[in-house]
Amino acid sequence: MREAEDEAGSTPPRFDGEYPIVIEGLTNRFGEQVVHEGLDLKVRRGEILGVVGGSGTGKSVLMRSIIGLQIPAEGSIDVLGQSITDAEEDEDIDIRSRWGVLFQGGALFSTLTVAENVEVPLKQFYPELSAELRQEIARYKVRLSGLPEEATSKYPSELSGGMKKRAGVARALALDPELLFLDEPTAGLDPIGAAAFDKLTRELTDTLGLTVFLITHDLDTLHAICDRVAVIADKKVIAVGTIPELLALDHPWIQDYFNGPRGRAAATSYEHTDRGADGAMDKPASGGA
Ligand SMILES: Nc1ncnc2c1ncn2[C@@H]1O[C@H](COP(=O)(O)OP(=O)(O)OP(=O)(O)O)[C@@H](O)[C@H]1O
Repeated sequence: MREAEDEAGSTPPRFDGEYPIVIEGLTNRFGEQVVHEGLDLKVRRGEILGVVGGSGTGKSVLMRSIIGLQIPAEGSIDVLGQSITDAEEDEDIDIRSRWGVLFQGGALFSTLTVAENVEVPLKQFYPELSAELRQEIARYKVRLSGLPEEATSKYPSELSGGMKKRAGVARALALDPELLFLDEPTAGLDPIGAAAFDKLTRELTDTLGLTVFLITHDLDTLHAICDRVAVIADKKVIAVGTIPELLALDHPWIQDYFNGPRGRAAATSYEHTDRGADGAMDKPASGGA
């Protein structure tokens, strides 16, 4: 968004450290319920980190903590070298423009067109931008997300599930973020749509130099595009690594998940083809980013 930067003034330099997200000793509670206790996690720059765990283990709460929507009871979270847990309001606003989020279900404004949805963060963070330039940036982001030009003027109700997700991605990319958070992006998509979405995620990550925090239950997604996978269980991240590294551990949940019938089926399809589920994309050569 170089034009936007020229109109809106300077933006902070891109983060060049090894870990854009560092979480230490995180504890989250809701009343008596302890969701996380002493959770640690480091996300590497440039990787797609898959985040898995049983239902209710706190994957979404973890994501909400990282983006400052959930104030933890204890622990520290640094994002792009800045503390989220100690952030002053001004810093908080500044850093929010450096990530994009695709919430479960897309969370598009139903009364706005796709392009207008993409314009929302642009208006919020770059109010001085001319309407013409804002619209041009929005059109570009919509196309970048793999939607046709005609989609810009459509309302969310006129889109298929897969198109809604792409519109959500276009909005998440509006501000040229360094980090992208995806909460179950392929849920509800048919296998072909899910594979196409995976391909989009990998391509955007590599071309735009993103770091991606991806919550998923989708074993195909983990095999096709994730560089590493973090497993949440027992209120902590119990393991982080490539799928072969995780398979070498004998934790019962990890074994059930990756070595159960569905896990083996997903693994076999990638072993045999060495390509993504839509047959169009190579699997990352090495899991460790
Ligand atoms: N705002 C809240 N108030 C009270 N409890 C909450 C709140 N948000 C989450 N929880 C609880 O925290 C726990 C973890 O929720 P979370 O949505 O993070 O799970 P998850 O791992 O993402 O689950 P799923 O895979 O089913 O989406 C759940 O027991 C949930 O009920």
